Amino acid sequence: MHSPKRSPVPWSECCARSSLESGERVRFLCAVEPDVGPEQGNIVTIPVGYIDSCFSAKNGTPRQPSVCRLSRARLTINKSVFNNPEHCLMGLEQFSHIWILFIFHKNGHLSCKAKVQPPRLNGAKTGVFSTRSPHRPNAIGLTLAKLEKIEGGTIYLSGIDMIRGTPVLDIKPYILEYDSPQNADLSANTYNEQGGKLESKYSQELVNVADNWEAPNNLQSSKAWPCQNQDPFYASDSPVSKNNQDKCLGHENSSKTKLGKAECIVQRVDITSTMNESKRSQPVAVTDTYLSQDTGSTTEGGSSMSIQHEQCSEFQPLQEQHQPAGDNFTLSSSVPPWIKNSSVATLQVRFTPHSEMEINQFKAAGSADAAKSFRYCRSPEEMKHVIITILAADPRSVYRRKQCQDRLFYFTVDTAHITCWFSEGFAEVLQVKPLEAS
Ligand SMILES: C[S@@+](CC[C@H](N)C(=O)[O-])C[C@H]1O[C@@H](n2cnc3c(N)ncnc32)[C@H](O)[C@@H]1O
Repeated sequence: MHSPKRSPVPWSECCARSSLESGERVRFLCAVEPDVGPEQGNIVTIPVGYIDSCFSAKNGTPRQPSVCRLSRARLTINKSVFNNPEHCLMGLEQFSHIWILFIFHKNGHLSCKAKVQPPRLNGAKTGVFSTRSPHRPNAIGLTLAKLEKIEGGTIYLSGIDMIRGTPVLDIKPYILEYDSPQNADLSANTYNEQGGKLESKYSQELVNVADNWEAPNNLQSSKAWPCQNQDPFYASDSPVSKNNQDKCLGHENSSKTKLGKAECIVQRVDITSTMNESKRSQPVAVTDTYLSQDTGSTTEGGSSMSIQHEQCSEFQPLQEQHQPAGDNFTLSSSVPPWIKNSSVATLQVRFTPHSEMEINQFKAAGSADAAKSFRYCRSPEEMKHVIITILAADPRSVYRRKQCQDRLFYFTVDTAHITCWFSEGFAEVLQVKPLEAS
């Protein structure tokens, strides 16, 4: 006999009965509603550890890691999650920065509003998802921290904005190549059916399409993905940006000599663009002049935010400390070599004449034949580009790559079902059928 399905417990009720302390909220929800699983967005979380930070209260804690590079913390992996915590940290020391996902356990209440007032908007409201407000439907925070060193099961961090006791849900390496929109697929690894690189004109057209589709309003006019100084993400989340701010703070350091030319340019634009017009011609070596003026601005959740130019009297160069991955006072992030030079080769991608013809039969969205219409792609060329980039990166699992090389490989893109096969150094698309017909 079926027991009647219980109705989900509203957040407000959970709120009244549960605590955000120690990350218990989600666990509590699952305990109350055991039938409600990940498909409904409910998971059991067990904090992998707790932050021991130089900040004990919300007041005065930096609003973003980029505000104060010298804010330090320790994160010790919970032994109840892994018997040997040091095992789960293996390899992490090769990254200079890590993402930390955590619970805003001291929000005090779970109510969240659709519009919030970020401090930098000075009273004006904006949608919660355009901000980094702690008050959001699921009180999850995301911080990009500098990894100073790892000792046993403890990670030493700097550049953090979390208070002591913050439950940490997850840790992920920061990988510029994956985590920055400027490294979108449009720049590399794309081959035409003859195995050559896509022509630049073709790529450029696709870049323009991508711009229209994805770029924020203020970037619509740009021809390619925004360079770093224009990138709204860059301002608060990028280690380079963080360092720019250190420069604003007058924290000159040895990294200057490590700067590549492009980074130098970015840095100059980045800083000077935040200054008054009269200051735009200032040279790259931005130091205390700007420090005292507190005129720099960056974005926090889409709103304009002045950098808090606190005079960090406790400033101690971090060179003396462990510098992961040979990073000598970070201006850019570093990753282990296998990220950039994977032993998995980039594949050339070919289409049989038949599959190419099949792609060309797809129509623009909204055409009469729904089964043969795209829903997301805007043209057969765009569909082709998506397929090329997916296959060029070799989407097969290690098992399939090694044990079942000669098996056909199937996947779907938009309304198309794609069949292909792989051989040494290439993938060939054999068939592209409308999903319903496959
Ligand atoms: C604006 S949030 C941004 C956090 C994260 N970088 C993000 O974007 O999700 C940072 C502020 O959250 C507050 N905060 C930090 N840790 C917290 C915690 N465990 N519970 C509640 N509030 C916290 C502090 O006042 C800090 O200034």
